[in-house]
Amino acid sequence: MNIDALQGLSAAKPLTLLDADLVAHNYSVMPVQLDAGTCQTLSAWFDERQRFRNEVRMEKYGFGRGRYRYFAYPLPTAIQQLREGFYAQLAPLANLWAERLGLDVDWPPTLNEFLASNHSAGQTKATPLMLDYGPGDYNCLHQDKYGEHYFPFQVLILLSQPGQDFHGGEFMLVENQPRKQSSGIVVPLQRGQAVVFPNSLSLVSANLGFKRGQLRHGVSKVLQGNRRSLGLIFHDAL
Ligand SMILES: O=C(O)CCC(=O)C(=O)O
Ligand SMILES: [Fe+2]
Repeated sequence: MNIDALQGLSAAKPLTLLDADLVAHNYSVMPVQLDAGTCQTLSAWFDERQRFRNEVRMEKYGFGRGRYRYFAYPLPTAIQQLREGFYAQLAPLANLWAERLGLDVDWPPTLNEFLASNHSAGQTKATPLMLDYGPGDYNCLHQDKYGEHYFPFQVLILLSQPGQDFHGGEFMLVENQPRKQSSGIVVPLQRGQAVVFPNSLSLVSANLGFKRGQLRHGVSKVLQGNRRSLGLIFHDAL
């Protein structure tokens, strides 16, 4: 597998653009994309059970329908590099958002430092995951917090090609603002694209600054074919 291509994926998007996208739309598609071969290689990892610490069948918990598997530590080099690369890029944005919200947090510049604080709070389990959906499968709207410490952004990489490998199965974001009805958006993604989105708190620009909303994400029903994806969550789980 071509590790360089994976490193390239975390190619920077200027912070101001990332911020503008996230404030306006609640997501930002990253500038670089994994090639088809790399997506295929990564997709096939789902079937290598020894790479993962456990499997969740979504229907069992009312999370939807389909399966996902959490990678075990130590993470494969490519996943570790992606997680570190995206974290380093997103930490300054997390600090900017915290400042706007008047939150007393200081996100460290490296994933290692952030995970050290997770681990001392008992959050030690790896959270990067792969998801697998067949016909009729879907992922209910949710937030991935996994403990008291959670990083405000996460990343999703689509590994299958919409319209070719599968139909339906759209990645969705739904925002709730106080005293408003919920609003939703479907994120148009191609195979190999990475999208950044807020883990739980969204920011809405308002007259005198910013208001906050609650954001959830999920996947609409897969109508045909098979859809696989890779989720990069930065905090570890209890
Ligand atoms: O499969 C997807 O597109 C959604 C995955 C997801 O919920 C996540 O990565 O946290
Ligand atoms: Fe999720």
